[in-house]
Amino acid sequence: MSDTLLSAQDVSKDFAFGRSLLDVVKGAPIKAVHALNGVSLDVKRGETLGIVGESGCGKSTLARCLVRLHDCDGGRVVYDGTDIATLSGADRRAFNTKVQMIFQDPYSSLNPRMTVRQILSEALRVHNMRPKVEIDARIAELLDLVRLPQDAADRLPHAFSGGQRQRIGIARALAVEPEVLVADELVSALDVSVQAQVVNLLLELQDRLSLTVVFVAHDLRLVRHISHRVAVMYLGKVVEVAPTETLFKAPKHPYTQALLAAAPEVDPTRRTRRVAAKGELPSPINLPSGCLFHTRCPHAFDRCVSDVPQLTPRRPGHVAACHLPDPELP
Ligand SMILES: Nc1ncnc2c1ncn2[C@@H]1O[C@H](COP(=O)(O)OP(=O)(O)OP(=O)(O)O)[C@@H](O)[C@H]1O
Repeated sequence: MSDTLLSAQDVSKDFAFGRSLLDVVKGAPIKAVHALNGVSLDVKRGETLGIVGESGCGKSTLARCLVRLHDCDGGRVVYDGTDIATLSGADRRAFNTKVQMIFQDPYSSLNPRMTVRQILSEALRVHNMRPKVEIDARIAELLDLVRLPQDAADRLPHAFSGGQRQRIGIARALAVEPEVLVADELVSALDVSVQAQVVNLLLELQDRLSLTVVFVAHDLRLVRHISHRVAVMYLGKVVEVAPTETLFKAPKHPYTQALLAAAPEVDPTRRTRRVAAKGELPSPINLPSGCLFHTRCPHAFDRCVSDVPQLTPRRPGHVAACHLPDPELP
């Protein structure tokens, strides 16, 4: 059995945007936001993989490609050895149960007119998870799993706080017995005091149910707390992947170093000369040549402008896409 359960292989995704009538008449080329530009990433069985990066770097788009809410324009997503774009019928439905997404907004992701029992039993019925007579018992089990009281079953979503709604969302995802949870900004809409409770619940469930978790977030402290490994994205590309503590203590890519420097509370080396990235994030419509980070990199040299760096090993389990042999600052 392969160590890798889910992988993105050179995945690209563009979003075309509207052309005016004049553009059409003039035959102007279709413009597109290049949201993902050749993302390669392995998610290992049973791990929690954190994905971080500045706003707009493609984290959510990648998450959606991993669960096939978006189809990729290039490359492929492979689940348990199969290209998910080739799945149809029963295989596609099986994939939809095995890889579940939990959304950011606990307020809009639950139908306000359905009780928790209806929400959970719908998930169980749609995927034929349990015979009718077992549904109530399974709902009781799911509420226990996410630490909600049993009387929650007959209440509507508005009766719950944000954190409790996110627990209902987790229970709904677990109803279909997934192997992988893709959590996109799971707690960023919640109060800070509640965030830790929901993240700790996810940690506990991951361990108890041997789940594989992809945890997309901009909060580096949370990602450090929950992840076994972390992938860093910049302008629709993965630029570095490493075991969590290695990444936070000895980042190799200048972008990762800049990202940590900009969040001093998580940068243990903040007294060193690491500097936050200078300048504006380039437009994802007109991407820079070569290394996408060269326009902001303090170490860029000629090759960075012309050649695209590939992810190369730095230490065991640690890869970075940078032309410098060891880009760590002195
Ligand atoms: N449906 C869409 N149509 C057009 N552009 C989109 C769409 N979804 C995402 N984009 C664009 O793709 C790029 C990547 O967006 P994405 O939401 O994946 O980034 P992100 O890293 O998750 O950002 P954030 O942290 O702000 O959620 C952005 O430039 C965004 O504007």
